[in-house]
Amino acid sequence: MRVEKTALEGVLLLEPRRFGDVRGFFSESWNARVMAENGIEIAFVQDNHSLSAKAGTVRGLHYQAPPHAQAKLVRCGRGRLYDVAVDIRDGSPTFGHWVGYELSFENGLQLLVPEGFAHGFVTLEEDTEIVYKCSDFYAPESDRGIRWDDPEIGIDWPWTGEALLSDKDAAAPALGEVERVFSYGGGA
Ligand SMILES: Cc1cn([C@H]2C[C@H](O)[C@@H](COP(=O)(O)OP(=O)(O)O[C@H]3O[C@@H](C)C(=O)[C@@H](O)[C@H]3O)O2)c(=O)[nH]c1=O
Repeated sequence: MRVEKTALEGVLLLEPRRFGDVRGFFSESWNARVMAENGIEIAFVQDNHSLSAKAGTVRGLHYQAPPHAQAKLVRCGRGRLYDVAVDIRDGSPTFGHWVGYELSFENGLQLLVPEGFAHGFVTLEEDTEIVYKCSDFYAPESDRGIRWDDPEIGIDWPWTGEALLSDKDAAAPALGEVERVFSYGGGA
């Protein structure tokens, strides 16, 4: 497993090794012992899987407020997507900054999004599947959203066509309008 730091402290890009043979490949997508050797100890409790039928489908930006904050380990099961994490920790030197990476079935890359970050993605191909592990259970009362195209954040989405969003995401507030529920250094 190759572990690469990103411009946002705590957000990591992971590249699991793929063992190819005549049948295809084998890969460990999560290994708690290997990750602990890399200083990452997260007790994941829920795995999620969603399919987006159309390219240009946007889901996000989402997070759960404490006490149900979630770290997420995200990968693409089929197709191609652009995955984004935004630092929303009050007092963070990188508050409002974002990083984005293309995750695809082909490249096998994974993004680790810690607590204190909003997460979202746009699909770049039809029938794209995302698969991710979460460190806390779904808690609808703690579910929060931020506008995917908030100009204050200024994410450079690699999608110029029309975006397909849920009604909830289309009505999401800007970063400047949401309560700051995470604080930098103070934990979640
Ligand atoms: C997220 C979630 C949703 N649901 C239900 C609620 C709702 O009826 C239906 C669809 O929910 P949503 O519209 O919130 O699904 P979606 O927009 O795919 O939400 C996801 O987006 C990405 C970007 C994330 O980071 C995830 O944490 C999650 O927020 O699924 C669960 O039962 N468990 C869950 O963990």
